Amino acid sequence: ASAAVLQDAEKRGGAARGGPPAAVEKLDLKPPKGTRDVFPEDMRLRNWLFGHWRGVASSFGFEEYDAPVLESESLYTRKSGEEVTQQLYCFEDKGGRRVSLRPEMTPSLARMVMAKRKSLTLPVKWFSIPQCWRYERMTRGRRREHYQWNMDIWGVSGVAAEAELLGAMVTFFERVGLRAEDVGIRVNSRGVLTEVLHSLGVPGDKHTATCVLVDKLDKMPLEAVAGDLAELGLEETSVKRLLEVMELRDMGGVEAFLGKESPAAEELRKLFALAESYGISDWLVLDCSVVRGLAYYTGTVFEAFDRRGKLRAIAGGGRYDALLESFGGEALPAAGFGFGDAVIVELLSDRGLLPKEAGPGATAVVFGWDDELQGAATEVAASLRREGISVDLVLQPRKTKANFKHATRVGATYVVMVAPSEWEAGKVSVKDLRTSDQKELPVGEVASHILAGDVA
Ligand SMILES: CC(=O)Nc1cnc2ccccc2c1
Repeated sequence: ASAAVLQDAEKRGGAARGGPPAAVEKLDLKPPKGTRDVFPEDMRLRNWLFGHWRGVASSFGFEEYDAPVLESESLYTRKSGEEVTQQLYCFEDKGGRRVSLRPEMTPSLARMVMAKRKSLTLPVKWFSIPQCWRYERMTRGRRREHYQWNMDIWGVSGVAAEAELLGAMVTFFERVGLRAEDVGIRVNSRGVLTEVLHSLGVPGDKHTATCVLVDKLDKMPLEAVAGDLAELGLEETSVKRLLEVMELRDMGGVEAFLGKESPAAEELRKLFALAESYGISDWLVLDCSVVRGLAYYTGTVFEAFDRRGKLRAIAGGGRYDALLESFGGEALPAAGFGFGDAVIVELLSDRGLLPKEAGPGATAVVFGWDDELQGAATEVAASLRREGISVDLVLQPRKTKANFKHATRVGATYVVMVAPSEWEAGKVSVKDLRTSDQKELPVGEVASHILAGDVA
């Protein structure tokens, strides 16, 4: 906008000097590909969403943190074929360093935990709402950035951490008016897959890659993945066995398949028992086809979905106990989830649950009758603002009707008018738009009048 203003001034300036307006190339007004401007009405929706995310995080005792959007590329070069690391928004900076806009927050969090490891009191329960980036060929016109609510617990090896995270996620859904009929959370453990792969003789170092491939099965046909699975040493029979275990939808099936003493079955039993204590069982669905696409998950995994099956995953998370070791640090158990700002807004919109009215604007609109009274109007506005009253001060004279229209449009409660004769007597006129009451008051009494008017 500033460039447009300059351009305009240049033109006008040019004309004023009598010369032809300089021919200025018109600025492209669109933001960079895959990004979007957030105008005030969109910002109100974003603040509403983030406000709920923050509210839930603090009601669960999580502390907020942040990290630079720019990180060393080495945080993300995991070579596990994950989509999120194949679409890095990376480049070489002027110092010749390989850097990347972060595609996710967890690696930055791991770096911070490693940096502060000695001084941290565990467990650490931290949250953040970072903007994350990806560089996609714009063939699909999808967004290259989104905001993602991250909630993580470090230093808790039991599934109580996952139960707490699921409890927080459900609390958010309930606060925005969603019910268990609208949204479910599929829960599984990579331990199920690991135990099956183990029984099939697949070496442990192939399990992560197998999970990343298996995660693709719900996005593409088996044929597209079978080749890669075969490359990992999984023959026909093994793949068939994998597909069978992925069909399991209840604990009975899991125990029958893996045996009652299976560690994976044990941790899922514990998680569902704790979920009962949170009162969130109706939201959870055991689904052994869920592995999630991030390589670093090591145990439980979960993803929230809309039960009408129309949208992509709403949120996802799981346990990632080996992440610090993969960065050369000491092991520390961790679990967390990421919750993007796009799918949830689509879902809330589909369900008619987006917030309607704009939040209240300024409490009072203040204006002077004419230019001579601009100083007076400013004094009145400043005195009200000092009392903590939000004031929209009209900055250039316009018709009184227009000022009242503006006040109604921005949802103001009061209009304060500074007119010549009243100002002579040290008074202003105050109109309450809720009742149409209009009264003249000494300037010094306006603030208490407004504050007493139990303004929203
Ligand atoms: C639906 C949507 O906007 N997804 C999205 C958008 N931008 C991203 C950027 C980085 C990583 C994941 C991303 C995912």
